[in-house]
Amino acid sequence: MSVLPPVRKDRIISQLPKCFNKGAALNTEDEFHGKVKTACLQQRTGTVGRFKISKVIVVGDLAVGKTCLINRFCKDVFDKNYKATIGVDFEMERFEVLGVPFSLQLWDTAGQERFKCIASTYYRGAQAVIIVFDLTDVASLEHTRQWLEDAMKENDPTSVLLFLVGTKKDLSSPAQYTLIEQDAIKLADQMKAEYWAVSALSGENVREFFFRVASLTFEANVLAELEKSGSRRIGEVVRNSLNHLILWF
Ligand SMILES: Nc1nc2c(ncn2[C@@H]2O[C@H](COP(=O)(O)OP(=O)(O)OP(=O)(O)O)[C@@H](O)[C@H]2O)c(=O)[nH]1
Ligand SMILES: [Mg+2]
Repeated sequence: MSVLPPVRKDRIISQLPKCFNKGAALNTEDEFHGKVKTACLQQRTGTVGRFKISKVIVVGDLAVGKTCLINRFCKDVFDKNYKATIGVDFEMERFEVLGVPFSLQLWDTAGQERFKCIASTYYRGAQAVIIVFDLTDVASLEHTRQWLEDAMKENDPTSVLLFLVGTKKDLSSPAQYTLIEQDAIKLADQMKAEYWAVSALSGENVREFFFRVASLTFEANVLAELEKSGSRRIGEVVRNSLNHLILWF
């Protein structure tokens, strides 16, 4: 039997991390939802699914920096040479949120047109979508609408959390940054996405961003489970995700 090692000390989240910009945030609360905190304290979240995991897809134009962003967070490395992702890559990152083990399945998709067809077959069932653009390339920001539309064809827009992330912050001058940020915030607001600006090269905001993704998907995941379990009655027979009949008590 294989036993997972404990979650890394720098992946433990006990407070809701702050948003990047209050003008384009999924929420501006200071703390986790009260119901979520209580459930985690009582470890009630385990009643529905003990092993919590959320699927996150990362999309955006070619060479905007999707792979570098993931690699900076998961492996703390940066490669200045461009190696196109072919189809999709996958990383699993384990956290502990409010004392509960939680994993993010990060799907790094290809931005190149010729691989889009393969990559899009992995879009389904995402709890969060990270749409990436390059802060030094306005066209890549304009294309984010199309990436969103494609990702949403395979997902339920009412339950997916959206993040709009500008990369390569180290390369943009303050004047260039201010200009593109205005447009990005406007767009994030229209998409109902949370806006972030990061640099995989320097690491600026990378950890903060992924902690925010982990925290908000965890919170949404627990709230959905509480809602489901609350609407069930004792003795009720339900189907679980594997389509097995189970007795609810
Ligand atoms: N200066 C700087 N360069 C970056 C940053 N992030 C990525 N790059 C560079 O941009 C290029 C493309 O990065 P990738 O992460 O491979 O881009 P991608 O979005 O995964 O590209 P596809 O897999 O083709 O879709 C590489 O040469 C990286 O070194 C950053 O934050 N700063
Ligand atoms: Mg890539």
